[in-house]
Amino acid sequence: MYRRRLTSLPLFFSHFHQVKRADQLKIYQAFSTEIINPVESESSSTRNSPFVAFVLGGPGSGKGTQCLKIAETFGFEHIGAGDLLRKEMYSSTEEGAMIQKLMREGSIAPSEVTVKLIRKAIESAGNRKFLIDGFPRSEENRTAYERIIGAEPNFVLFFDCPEEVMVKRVLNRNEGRVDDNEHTVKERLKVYKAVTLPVVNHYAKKGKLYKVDGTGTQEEIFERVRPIFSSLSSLV
Ligand SMILES: Nc1ncnc2c1ncn2[C@@H]1O[C@H](COP(=O)(O)OP(=O)(O)O)[C@@H](O)[C@H]1O
Ligand SMILES: O=c1ccn([C@@H]2O[C@H](COP(=O)(O)OP(=O)(O)O)[C@@H](O)[C@H]2O)c(=O)[nH]1
Ligand SMILES: [Mg+2]
Repeated sequence: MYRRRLTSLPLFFSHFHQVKRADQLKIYQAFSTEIINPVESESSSTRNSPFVAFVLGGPGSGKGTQCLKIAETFGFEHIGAGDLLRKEMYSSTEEGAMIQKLMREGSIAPSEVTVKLIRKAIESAGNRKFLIDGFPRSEENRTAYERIIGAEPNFVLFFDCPEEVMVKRVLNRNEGRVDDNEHTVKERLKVYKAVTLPVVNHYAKKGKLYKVDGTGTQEEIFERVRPIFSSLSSLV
């Protein structure tokens, strides 16, 4: 099935030439990290293929913070979907103005815009291991990614965090973001629950989800994340 998909991959993935069963990956349960239906038979890529982990969780769940640590420790390229959109927002294009408006509202950018930016970031990176942080935020985002990129992620890391903890972190973030205010965070939480959680559930059903407790200190959380990536490092 995977081989069939490979034939229709866009150019930048055309150097995929080997596939390896994911059950050859040594994935194991790590401390309090919950692996929902561990991957058993999905194909995975090997040495020359991009290795992609989506990183999901509500606003303030610690995605960006943990991605920096994972990138530094395990040599992944960190692609923040929100960061790409913010960069675009500050360009004086029509698209920039549209992004600013929807970020303020806490809504989700059109999939084509986000996937195009992600694709560009993947293509221009001198790396083949990627963390895609904060994407996909909707089922429509997910299917657009799979259609345009022509592949599914290898796995999905999900930070599970109570709402009140997330809100507190967002309101203390202090990065001058247009969406870090009480009104927008409330909207973002609604969107997260109604539109993003179905994506998380989709990957849980597929056995691709690693659920990590997102409470505690940054270091405590990273110690829950570390074994997931340690177990992969000899294979990707
Ligand atoms: N474990 C933690 N405990 C307390 N504050 C945290 C923790 N992890 C991250 N933060 C802070 O909370 C805010 C949100 O974290 P961030 O990584 O940006 O989350 P996300 O990308 O999921 O929105 C940031 O100001 C960050 O420094
Ligand atoms: O794939 C994405 C990622 C982000 N956003 C927009 O960018 C905002 C901020 O996203 P980011 O991931 O930076 O926020 P975080 O969850 O890290 O607080 C979101 O609320 C959306 O408005 C989007 O539309 N699509
Ligand atoms: Mg973030």
